[in-house]
Amino acid sequence: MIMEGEPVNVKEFQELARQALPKMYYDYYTGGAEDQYTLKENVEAFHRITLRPRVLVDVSRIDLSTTVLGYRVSAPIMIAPTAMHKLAHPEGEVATARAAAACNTIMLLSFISTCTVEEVASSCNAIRFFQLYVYKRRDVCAQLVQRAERKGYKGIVLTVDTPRLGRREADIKNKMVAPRLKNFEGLLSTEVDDDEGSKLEAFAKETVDDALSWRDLGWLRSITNLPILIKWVLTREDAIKAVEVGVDGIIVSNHGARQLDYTPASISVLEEVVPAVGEKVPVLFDGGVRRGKDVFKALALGAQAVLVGRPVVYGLAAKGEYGIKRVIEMLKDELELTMALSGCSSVKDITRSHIRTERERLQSML
Ligand SMILES: Cc1cc2nc3c(=O)[nH]c(=O)nc-3n(C[C@H](O)[C@H](O)[C@H](O)COP(=O)(O)O)c2cc1C
Ligand SMILES: CCCCC(=O)C(=O)O
Repeated sequence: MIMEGEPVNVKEFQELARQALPKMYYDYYTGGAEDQYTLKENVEAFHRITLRPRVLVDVSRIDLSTTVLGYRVSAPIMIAPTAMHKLAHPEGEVATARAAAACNTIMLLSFISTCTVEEVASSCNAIRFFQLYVYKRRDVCAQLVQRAERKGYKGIVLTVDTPRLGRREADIKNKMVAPRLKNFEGLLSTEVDDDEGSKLEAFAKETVDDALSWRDLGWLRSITNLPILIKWVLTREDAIKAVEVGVDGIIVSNHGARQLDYTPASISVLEEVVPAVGEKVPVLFDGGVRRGKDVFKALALGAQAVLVGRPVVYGLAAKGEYGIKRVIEMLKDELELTMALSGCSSVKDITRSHIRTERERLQSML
């Protein structure tokens, strides 16, 4: 039963989060880079993909479960790495991990988390991957990766889209605060004395290694035995390189449109990247997922699972761990219904021929 005032879909959590959060934090979570063209496109491109359902298929039992890098999840919906959850809720990433465990899915913990790697690990038995930014201080990164490995994280997600932080104009106006990051205590100062604009941008400039290159994948391999996924692959050229250097998975992502504005909508990139990767490594996807139907569309385009960014943060801000659980459950319920009405009783039944993209629309006009 839906209580009065309870959201009925994931999108409604955004307004609840706006009411719950100080403007500076809400603007940080919600914003994109510059004109926010890509931010709008990430969501709108899903609206241009329509469905090609099949009928008279037995859908009395629907199985949403799948595996990601060998780990069983209840649905192909995972939690994207997003920074600083304590700005959204006092329990921070611990609440997020507990929600992931309750929903039987995988949480990707941000490198820029406000709870430590260890606090998150000991809070519950969620399957966790650790997201990494490579800092100039490689020794600090190596320590963090090794701490994560020791604490049972199952994979390293290397985010490669941030040699500099994207220009987020609301954060500049708000003079967005620099994070207090417990993970780095005793290792690295997170103080910045830039009073001009976004302190987060200044912090990134000070810390992130903008000389990082493909060669450094070898360094990462040398410090961990965990599988390595690369996050932000937007072209077939980079997809091929990533496979060549031996990554274990690819995440098609434009960082929720917060880095380079005017990259195409993330969902439209799958049609380019998936054929280039073939079956060599799994392709995951994020950007603009707000409905179970979006998950269905990403799977039809060859993604193995999707990650959800902002809706999870909005759920956390609005209602803590329960809010995140509701966000994931709503997406799962919508995916289940979409599958039933499309004639797919398991996720492997969802194929390219279950959707119609711009490509077919244009072909049909020729
Ligand atoms: C507030 C916020 C913080 C983020 N922080 C990180 C981060 O620390 N590391 C990272 O790899 N990606 C980060 N991302 C990008 C997300 O992992 C993901 O790519 C994006 O949010 C997906 O788009 P969506 O928000 O439309 O679901 C962040 C995104 C948001 C919205
Ligand atoms: C250096 C902070 C990066 C956090 C992040 O990835 C984001 O805000 O999108």
